[in-house]
Amino acid sequence: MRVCVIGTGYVGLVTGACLAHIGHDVICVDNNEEKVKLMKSGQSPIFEPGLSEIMQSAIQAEKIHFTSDLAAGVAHGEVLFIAVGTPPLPTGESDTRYVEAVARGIGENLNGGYKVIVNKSTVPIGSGDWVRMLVLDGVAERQKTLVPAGGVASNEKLPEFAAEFDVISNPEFLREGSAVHDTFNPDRIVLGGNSQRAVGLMRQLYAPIVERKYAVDQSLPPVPILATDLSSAEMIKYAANAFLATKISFINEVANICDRVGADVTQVAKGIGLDSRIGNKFLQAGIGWGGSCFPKDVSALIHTADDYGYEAQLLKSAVSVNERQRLIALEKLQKVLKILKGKTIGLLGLTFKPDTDDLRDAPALNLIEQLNRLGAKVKAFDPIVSQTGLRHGLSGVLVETDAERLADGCDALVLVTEWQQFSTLDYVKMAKLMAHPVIIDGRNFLDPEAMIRAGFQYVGVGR
Ligand SMILES: NC(=O)C1=CN([C@@H]2O[C@H](COP(=O)(O)OP(=O)(O)OC[C@H]3O[C@@H](n4cnc5c(N)ncnc54)[C@H](O)[C@@H]3O)[C@@H](O)[C@H]2O)C=CC1
Ligand SMILES: O=C(O)[C@H]1O[C@H](OP(=O)(O)OP(=O)(O)OC[C@H]2O[C@@H](n3ccc(=O)[nH]c3=O)[C@H](O)[C@@H]2O)[C@H](O)[C@@H](O)[C@@H]1O
Repeated sequence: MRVCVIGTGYVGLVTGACLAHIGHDVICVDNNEEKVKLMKSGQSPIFEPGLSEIMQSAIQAEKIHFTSDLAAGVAHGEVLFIAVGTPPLPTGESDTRYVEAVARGIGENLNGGYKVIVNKSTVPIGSGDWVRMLVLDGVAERQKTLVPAGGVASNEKLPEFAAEFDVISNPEFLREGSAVHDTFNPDRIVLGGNSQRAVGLMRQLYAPIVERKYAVDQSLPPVPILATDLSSAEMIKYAANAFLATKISFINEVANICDRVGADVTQVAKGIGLDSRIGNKFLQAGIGWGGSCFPKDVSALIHTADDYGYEAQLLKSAVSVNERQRLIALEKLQKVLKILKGKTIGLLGLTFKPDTDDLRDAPALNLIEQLNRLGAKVKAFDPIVSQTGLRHGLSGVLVETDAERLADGCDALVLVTEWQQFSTLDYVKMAKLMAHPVIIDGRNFLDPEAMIRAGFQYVGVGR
């Protein structure tokens, strides 16, 4: 099928490349010319495991093209994905101005032939109908430009162009760091909307994925497709993220109690996770959740509830537990080192999770700010950011090129991100290079006994 994906970030580019990989003809549109240039040359502007490979093979097979020309993308696609960002406003609401611009732009460029407009961006509940209205506004704007100078005589007809389309909500559940894998191995596909025709086309689009043709385990039953109304699909996205974020806040609260009573939260998580009603995933206690979605989506849902006169108390608590948790490493450093002024603290990892280059709302950023405020010097090593540091505009932190340089002269290390390579560092050597061999394991990632044997004073979260 002919597909146009508008917005080539973590969601748009992965969606476009994966759809091209399974045989669709894809045009990816982005208004960032530099990104488009980079992608045309076969390079991914983001770090996501497996993405460059499928991008390059799709480029070679001429299944994917990149452009900044929205009109060309709209003309090409039978299915038009909106995958632009919806970042948080200071009030907690989503900033939907990019979706708005794209929806109007689609309307202004509709060129005849039926189109399915797919909201893949995470958008406030009710946005499906709003997008429809904006597309129609765009169509009306375009109609105005078709009126010849001097107006149209009453017996003359305006030039016609079709604007036959439906809007579908197709929320995205991929995780950064495993986005390509998640796209080919989804737990479910949600399609919200009341047009059978549009839902039918979306089923056709996703058929190879539904049939597990690109799955790690091809013997699994087909991926369930849940067809709902628009608002329910939009709510499913927010509810899923809010539930997962709350689950992490829950285990972090338990970890804080474990710290006080001398229990081990990793054992507790195992013990409760074996109950199939609870499940063992998303029970890793640590320094809190971050990233571009959990914080913004939970805030947006609280805001929506507020708009409708309902106080989302549980969600508010999940957020406040998380805000406190994101400073737990600081508390632990103060407990061990007492005064932080004049001390050097080394951060192992900066990104909000491993296998991504994304620093949006990363717990490391709070930590850097607070350590700077308390007069500590902050250094960091991150496998990706150390290579691309300048691009991220980090301030208040000296980014080192390897873990041993990082350890040199530090009064303590904090493991912020559980990059796999941090499990095999030469901790004996690192301990010797440090002024005080203290490690705060913010992700309970390391083996406490091995760290003690390496010469460290080890402090975990709730263990
Ligand atoms: N990052 C993630 O893991 C997930 C994100 N989402 C949602 O998907 C949406 C996109 O998120 P990301 O991919 O992270 O965003 P992103 O910020 O990485 O990418 C957005 C892209 O849209 C482009 N853009 C903005 N305005 C445009 C316009 N008028 N025309 C063409 N391109 C335009 C930007 O240049 C950028 O490349 C958000 O609503 C987010 O909440 C949903 C699931 C997972
Ligand atoms: O809407 C989105 O953007 C996406 O948000 C999350 O994906 P992502 O933010 O990429 O990464 P996660 O693996 O969910 O981790 C989010 C945060 O929670 C933290 N986390 C995760 C799991 C856990 O057990 N403990 C924990 O502290 C991570 O360190 C990270 O800071 C969801 O998992 C995706 O389903 C969703 O599509």
